[in-house]
Amino acid sequence: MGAILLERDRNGIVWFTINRQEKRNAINYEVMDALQETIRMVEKSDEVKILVITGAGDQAFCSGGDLSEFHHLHAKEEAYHMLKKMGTILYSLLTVSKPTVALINGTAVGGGCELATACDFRYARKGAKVGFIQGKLGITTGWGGATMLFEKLPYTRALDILLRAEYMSVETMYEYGWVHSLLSGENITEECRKLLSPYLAQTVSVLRAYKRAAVEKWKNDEFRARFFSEITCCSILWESEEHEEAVRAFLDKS
Ligand SMILES: CC[C@@H](C(=O)O)C(=O)SCCNC(=O)CCNC(=O)[C@H](O)C(C)(C)COP(=O)(O)OP(=O)(O)OC[C@H]1O[C@@H](n2cnc3c(N)ncnc32)[C@H](O)[C@@H]1OP(=O)(O)O
Repeated sequence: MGAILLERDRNGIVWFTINRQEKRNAINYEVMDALQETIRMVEKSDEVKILVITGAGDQAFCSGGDLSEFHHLHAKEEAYHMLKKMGTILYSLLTVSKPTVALINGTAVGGGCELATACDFRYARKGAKVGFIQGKLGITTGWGGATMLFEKLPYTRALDILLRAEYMSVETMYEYGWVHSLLSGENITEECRKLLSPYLAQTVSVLRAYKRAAVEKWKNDEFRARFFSEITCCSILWESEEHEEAVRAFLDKS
């Protein structure tokens, strides 16, 4: 079974599922490449209307970067290469000209929260936990997540979430405005389909036009500079002793 599952349904939804349950759907280079390819396809297609990103199983949406695979990146230059690769993919997800949804089927941690933040809508299974916990690993968001969070949430809400670096319930994140719909959990795919059905009634041209109007403000040098400077900051912290120790502690425990 591959690292991702891709399904395109008759209604025009593309379902991108990270399929690495044994690693709580952590993102490695294989997932990155597949996501990049899928976003390109969604952008070009005159049939695809909406992209939904989710995780396999019901434990995790995504546990962020694959710490076992990226732990060997020590120098900031090595870390920057990986962080910029995924940051570039999340920038194209943020600005793709079709609506996107993070279907949060379970825990979202670290880069998993950044992936969800890049999407237009976040629908979450009740009871799931979300953690922008990068601070506890001695780093900051490395894939542009803070820059996107500050664009999408009120300033103090976004700052609070990042500075706490704690797990928060999706119910609290709903109150904060980060989660848009709480799902009961029996069949979240079906619940997601129902929520999307009014959007699917529109033509691809209408969806494209509204989405382009929404993301135009992020297609400029000033925004891109902020986005990629966040990635540089994270790469510098990546080589700190605090980060080394935090990752080693997690991997030794597992
Ligand atoms: C790199 C970019 C950076 C960013 O920009 O934010 C990041 O994303 S840093 C990564 C941040 N992520 C984490 O720190 C999450 C680490 N994982 C966890 O805290 C927990 O696994 C969990 C997600 C809360 C789930 O807990 P639980 O259900 O109890 O599962 P286990 O902890 O026992 O994990 C099962 C299995 O999966 C492996 N695993 C989990 N997450 C990762 C990961 N991010 N990378 C690699 N591997 C991961 C874990 O090691 C276990 O493996 P085995 O022991 O071999 O079963």
